[in-house]
Amino acid sequence: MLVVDHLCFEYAQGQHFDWSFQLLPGQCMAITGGSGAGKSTLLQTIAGFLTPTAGTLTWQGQDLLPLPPWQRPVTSVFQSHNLFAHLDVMTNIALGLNPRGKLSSEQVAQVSTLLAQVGLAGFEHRLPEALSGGQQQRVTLVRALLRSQPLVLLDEPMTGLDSQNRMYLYELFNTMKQQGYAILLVSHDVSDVEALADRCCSLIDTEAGVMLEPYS
Ligand SMILES: Nc1ncnc2c1ncn2[C@@H]1O[C@H](COP(=O)(O)OP(=O)(O)OP(=O)(O)O)[C@@H](O)[C@H]1O
Repeated sequence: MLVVDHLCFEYAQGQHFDWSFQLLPGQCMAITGGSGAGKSTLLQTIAGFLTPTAGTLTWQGQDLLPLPPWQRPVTSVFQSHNLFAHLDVMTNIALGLNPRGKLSSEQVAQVSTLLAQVGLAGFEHRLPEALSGGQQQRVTLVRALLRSQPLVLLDEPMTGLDSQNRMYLYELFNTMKQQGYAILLVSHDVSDVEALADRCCSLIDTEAGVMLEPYS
């Protein structure tokens, strides 16, 4: 279980954030709140890119705060695509797993299975320029998910995708929930939240800072 207990963060001369919640494996919790409410800041703090000023953060009882981002049991899917233009889909994905880009035959099969799951069967040897924006987004997602870390942080993963693309991702994320992944989803889109979330919390500005309040 992920336990976030009065985890606090403050930008210099900025707002004070104070977050508390728990998330079980196999569950998806959506985080909503207006623009600038601190949704991305929360995910970046859990991922280890921002250092909290107070509070605790544990996963299955393990303290995550001393760990650098790459040692946390976390996969982050943030908004940018970041594919290498001169490398094909398989090589772009391979580089996410191994800096030399070499994959075992088992890993190649795993990549192909995941690509098929997001509607990209047979796209292994295409260059990014031969993919639509939504297809590139799905390749980035496959690359991130192959890290197979149990806690998945999704920051607006469906932005700019059409309904067909969204369906692929809903199916993928729901399968991941069944496999026991815990998912934190930041989304402005009510249909994404309805399709995926077991619980919703909203970031609310209070006198004590920006807090998380459950609303379903
Ligand atoms: N590097 C920074 N330095 C100072 N303030 C920042 C920095 N990054 C973000 N902020 C401020 O912190 C607040 C929270 O930003 P954050 O990006 O977490 O919001 P968000 O809820 O994800 O917004 P959006 O929905 O628009 O993406 C905002 O007021 C923002 O201006």
